[in-house]
Amino acid sequence: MSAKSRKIVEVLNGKTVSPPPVWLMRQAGRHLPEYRATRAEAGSFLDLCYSPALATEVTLQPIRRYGFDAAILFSDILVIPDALKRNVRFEEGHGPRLDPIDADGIFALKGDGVQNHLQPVMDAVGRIRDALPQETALLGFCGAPWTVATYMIAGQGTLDQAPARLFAYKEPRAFARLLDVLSELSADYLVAQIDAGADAVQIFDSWAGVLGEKEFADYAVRPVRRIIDSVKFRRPHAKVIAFAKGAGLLLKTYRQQTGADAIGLDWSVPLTFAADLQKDGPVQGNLDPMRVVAGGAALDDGIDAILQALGNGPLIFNLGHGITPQADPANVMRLVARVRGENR
Ligand SMILES: Cc1c2[nH]c(c1CCC(=O)O)Cc1[nH]c(c(CCC(=O)O)c1C)Cc1[nH]c(c(CCC(=O)O)c1C)Cc1[nH]c(c(C)c1CCC(=O)O)C2
Repeated sequence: MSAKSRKIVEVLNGKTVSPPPVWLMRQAGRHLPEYRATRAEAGSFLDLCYSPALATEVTLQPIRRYGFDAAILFSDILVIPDALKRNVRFEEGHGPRLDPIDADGIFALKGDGVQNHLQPVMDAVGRIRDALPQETALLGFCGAPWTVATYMIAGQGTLDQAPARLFAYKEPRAFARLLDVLSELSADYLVAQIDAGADAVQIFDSWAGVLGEKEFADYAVRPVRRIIDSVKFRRPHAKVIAFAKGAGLLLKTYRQQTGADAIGLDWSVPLTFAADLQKDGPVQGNLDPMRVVAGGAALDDGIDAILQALGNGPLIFNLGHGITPQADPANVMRLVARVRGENR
């Protein structure tokens, strides 16, 4: 089978595929007992990300269990700051921690050595492609510069990304340079993933929703446009999904302004608006992850509403954000079967 006929790639080329292909953001992770077992063996979370054998294993776990239409490379958006020597660590119960960066730190950042540091990720991509069923697509990814910058500036996850928003107003030159550095490194990183065997890539802008209109244009649209332009200039057939969580009405022009092939939608996007967005091209989403935790009718009804509103156009079925650790694998089985029309 050629990469072109993998269902997700067909949708990314604008086709309507029925039933729609399905995968879930954060599908490899703590909701799976087999992930928790491998994670316990690995040592640190970053050791897991940089071990091609273990990263391959955890990428394949949700494919074995659920038969999703796509695997997503197991890694993290913070491997780029890690490669930039920002002392990234993942502390139990705390989420990620980094050394917070200031303006001087930004002007001192050096990108050489980054792609070399990330070579184990490319080794994992090659191994995963070799191990996947032919019909299963492989997605690579990176964080969008704005979202990665929010962690680099605050040194941790924050409720409303206030430290990064404040820094951008107070230190506009340094902030612009940080976005430039991240855009350039991310484009190289995505090209390397595509060359190693990824069928398509997703850019995660998880915290785009806190930006005002002008800031969205400058910090969310512009850097993502730069990444996509650079990737497509070098790899004209590359397919890109852009996910700007919380962007709301600003999604109206996001596809056209960034050049993304498909746009990811969170669960707050009304389905009527989503159907409008789908007239311009493929969409991905947008089930509330809490419906997967709830199960039962809450799960079934949420799936049915999305299929009814978006199932007659180019759709990649997904959640509106990552699956959470509390989700029961039995509910994920039920989701996949229902999307495929096996228990409706
Ligand atoms: C913001 C962000 C991060 N990482 C990511 C994002 C963007 C998507 C999103 O918003 O969910 C992206 C990401 N992180 C991970 C993946 C793997 C692929 C997948 O299955 O989707 C992907 C695509 C693994 C992970 N990344 C992380 C884990 C859990 C760590 C562990 O196993 O101890 C996994 C499976 C750690 C991580 N990494 C990050 C945070 C905030 C945390 C801690 C919170 C948490 O624990 O969920 C940063």
